[in-house]
Amino acid sequence: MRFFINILFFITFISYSQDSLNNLLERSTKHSIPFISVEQLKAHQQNFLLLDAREWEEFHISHLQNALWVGYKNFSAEEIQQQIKNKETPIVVYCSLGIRSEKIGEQLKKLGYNNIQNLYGGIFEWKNKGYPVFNNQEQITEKVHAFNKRWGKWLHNAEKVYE
Ligand SMILES: O=S(=O)([O-])[S-]
Repeated sequence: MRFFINILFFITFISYSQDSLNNLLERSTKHSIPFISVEQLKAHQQNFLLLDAREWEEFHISHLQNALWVGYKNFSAEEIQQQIKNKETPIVVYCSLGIRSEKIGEQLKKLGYNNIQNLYGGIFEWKNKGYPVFNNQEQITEKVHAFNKRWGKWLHNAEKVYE
């Protein structure tokens, strides 16, 4: 009996978290860049160029494998255009949850890139689902930069770093 109660509690917790994440992203994004789920990305990761739209200190703690850091505050259109010549390149842009990355996705779109998707739930959701993240030595790590206390509550399955 206790086992079933625990299972029920777990399922309720997962659906509640997912609902709240849905609400948050519904409120905080414009859906101007199509979302891709962490499961879809995991299944086809090798087909995409991954762009990390967080700040350097966040990227430095951990990132998705082979991701290219583009940043948010200091995003440079010139540098991107030098690094990604082909405007058809399939790109997935991500940040902590998917809010900053949507803005960077919009900038990429303006520059003419036409195959961009935004990672739903960002690196937090990726790590929450148990997928690996890599440190600056390209080793798997449990650490993820939690951005701040307010956003950090969306990260469940990681060692949170705030500095
Ligand atoms: O903007 S954010 O999704 O990285 S919190």
